Amino acid sequence: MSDSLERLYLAVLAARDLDPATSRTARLFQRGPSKMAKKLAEEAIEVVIDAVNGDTDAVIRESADLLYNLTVLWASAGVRPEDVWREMTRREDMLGIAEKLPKSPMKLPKVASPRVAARRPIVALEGRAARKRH
Ligand SMILES: N=c1c2ncn([C@@H]3O[C@H](COP(=O)(O)OP(=O)(O)OP(=O)(O)O)[C@@H](O)[C@H]3O)c2ncn1[C@@H]1O[C@H](COP(=O)(O)O)[C@@H](O)[C@H]1O
Repeated sequence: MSDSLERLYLAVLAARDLDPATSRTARLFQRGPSKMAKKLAEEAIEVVIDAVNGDTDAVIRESADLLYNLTVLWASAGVRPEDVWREMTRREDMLGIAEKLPKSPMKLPKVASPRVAARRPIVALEGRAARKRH
């Protein structure tokens, strides 16, 4: 899946400078981050509604729209797909699954995975201040 997203991201970057009259992506860039955010939020809500209604095909279609609008927002924010994959790998090493770190400091599992054991101590970010683990 990450290959598809990376190809889409490159296509979005390439479309950024096209004619907004013919390119939706160029039009989104022309209208700016608030329009991109609005479209992304709309797609997220459409996915939620379709999922609650049990419309699997619609969830698939709207999820593709959601991922498209997410890559447009990434491009606008200067975020690359590999930046997100790196963060997901960091969480996977920390927690065993790619999940958001808890807000409050957590007790790391006693037996860290070999990859975690070889790594520098993980620093859980709280708000904007990174706190060193002892
Ligand atoms: N992957 C996508 C893609 N996925 C979804 N969409 C568009 O996103 C829209 C989904 O949002 P909506 O449901 O809000 O559709 P809408 O109601 O018509 O949108 P609005 O009228 O509300 O703006 C669809 O109409 C699709 O046209 C996409 N538009 C473009 N791409 C790719 O982006 C690249 C650049 O394409 P252009 O933007 O056409 O240059 C190409 O690789 C395209 O394949």
